[in-house]
Amino acid sequence: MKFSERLYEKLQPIWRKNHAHPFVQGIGDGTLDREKFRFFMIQDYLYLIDYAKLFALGAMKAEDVETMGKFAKLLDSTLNEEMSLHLKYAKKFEIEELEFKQAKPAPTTLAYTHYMLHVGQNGTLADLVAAVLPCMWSYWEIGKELNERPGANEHEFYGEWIQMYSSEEFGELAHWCIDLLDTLTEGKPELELEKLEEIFLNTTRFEYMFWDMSYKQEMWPTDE
Ligand SMILES: Cc1ncc(CN)c(N)n1
Repeated sequence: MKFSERLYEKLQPIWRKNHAHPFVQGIGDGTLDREKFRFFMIQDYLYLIDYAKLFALGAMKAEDVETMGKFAKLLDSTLNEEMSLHLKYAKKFEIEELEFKQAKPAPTTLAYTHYMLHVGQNGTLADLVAAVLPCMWSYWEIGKELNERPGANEHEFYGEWIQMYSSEEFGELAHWCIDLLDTLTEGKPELELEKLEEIFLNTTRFEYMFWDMSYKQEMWPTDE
């Protein structure tokens, strides 16, 4: 069994929880409160800045030119395609560029990005891929599921979000990452696989926490 199949099977319960979260369901049926989505977009913009840095680290840790190039492509598509969606939503919300620039990460955003950067900087290439994969894979699964709902991808507000994350291009990048993790883990000892499973589980948990934080618009408990 490929390592990605093992992960997919083992982590189904938590993946189902992510899909069932009211934030995700609200995007799918178009009922999500727009203020919650606004909060999410700003936090996600901050998240993506650090997330893109992981691809730069991936290029550094890669052992061949082809893999380096693919990480460079991921870096480019995060900064110039995925984040352009956030800028489009910024216009819809009349969010000034300055508001994005001055925004501060919420505790969950900070914990999530710092965890990934810690793993990416200190671990192996397989550790880094295990950390970033749930982000790509789970968004693609969610995008595809929501895209199947009649009319969801044409929703005047949330349709564009669904179109982006269910797109072929996004799916191809997620698939490349899945294949890379399978190649990197081929023949690895069980102890190493368990460590990678733990990293994958942690960022999958952070994905749930990110939806939940956005739904609750959760910032620091004090204003100082
Ligand atoms: C929190 C989060 N996770 C994943 C993705 C998809 N790149 C995202 N935009 N934001």
